[in-house]
Amino acid sequence: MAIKKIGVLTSGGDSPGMNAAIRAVVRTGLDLGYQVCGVRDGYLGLHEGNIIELNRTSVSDILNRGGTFLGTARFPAFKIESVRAECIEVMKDHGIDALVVIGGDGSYMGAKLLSEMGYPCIGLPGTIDNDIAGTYTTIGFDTALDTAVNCIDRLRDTCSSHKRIAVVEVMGRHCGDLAMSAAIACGVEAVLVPEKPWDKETVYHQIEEGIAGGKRHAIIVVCENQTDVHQMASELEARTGLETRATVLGHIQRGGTPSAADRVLASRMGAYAVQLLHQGQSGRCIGIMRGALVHYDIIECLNTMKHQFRSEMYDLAYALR
Ligand SMILES: Nc1ncnc2c1ncn2[C@@H]1O[C@H](COP(=O)(O)OP(=O)(O)OP(=O)(O)O)[C@@H](O)[C@H]1O
Ligand SMILES: O=P(O)(O)OC[C@H]1O[C@](O)(CO)[C@@H](O)[C@@H]1O
Ligand SMILES: [Mg+2]
Repeated sequence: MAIKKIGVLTSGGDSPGMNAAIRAVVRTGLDLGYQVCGVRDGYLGLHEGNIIELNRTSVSDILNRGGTFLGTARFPAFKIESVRAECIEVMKDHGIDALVVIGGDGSYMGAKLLSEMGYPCIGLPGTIDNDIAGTYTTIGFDTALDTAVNCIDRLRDTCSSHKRIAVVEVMGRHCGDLAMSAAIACGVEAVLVPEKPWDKETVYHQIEEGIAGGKRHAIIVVCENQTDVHQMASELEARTGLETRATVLGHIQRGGTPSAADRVLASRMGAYAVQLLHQGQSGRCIGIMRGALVHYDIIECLNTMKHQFRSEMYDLAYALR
């Protein structure tokens, strides 16, 4: 079927660079002669028919902005086949022939299921978690990492001044990439991630060793969902006799001006998505490997590929501490 109109939406947690990706989809689409429309608030807005026409100026002045100007949402009902079928009807009613989905692993699952139902989709990896198969990095990861590093550097200043310990929780859901990269960039004493079993006794002992070796502070980076960082701080304080503070970086990591790297990545991926559709491809998901854009069958990718744990990053964080 010849495509005339392309839809684009952002779904799941927002990530810095999503706007740059939308802009690239819109401008490349228009340049290639397509109409482009934006779906507000992810799959929820799709179900509600919350859809707007986009032109070149609709995406002016958003390249440098965090968040997503289309809005995003978590819409669990999209897991229900009849709800997805209703969404396909909405797209047909609006004359949308193909959909570009910018989001994380959950949003990819939604796009995969739409593809299995015969609806043409392209997935772009937009998440700070970096937990998507088939890409070395995701749109927003670099910015979130910079934000986390900036925050941990500040904690280091105050910890070192007071001779304190900091326990810092970073995001990542079930993926330790953000925690491991932040740990390397900040030279922290320990990093706890879901992919690698750890026990408190060993961690506490490592911290004690560092202090005994003359360190004026210690920082532990903990990926979320690993432990209660406040409880960990009390236990460490009781054990070491050093004041210990817990900090949860939280949603600070999701917002903010996208880094140059994220803007470039998002622009490349957004343009590529439309070029693939133009070549007659659909049911694809886009990634970047060794600097080059790649694309996979979205069904095969989600069924057979897994985001790889980067054990060398984990080992490096510990080797350099
Ligand atoms: N198994 C699934 N089947 C169909 N749709 C899904 C599925 N999982 C998630 N989705 C849809 O994608 C939306 C976003 O998923 P999720 O909340 O997991 O975020 P994400 O896209 O992984 O992004 P992030 O993890 O960065 O927040 C869900 O609210 C739902 O609408
Ligand atoms: O914004 P919410 O719905 O609280 O979700 C938080 C989750 O979203 C993310 O920020 C992105 O997936 C995760 O790192 C985190 O676990
Ligand atoms: Mg996710």
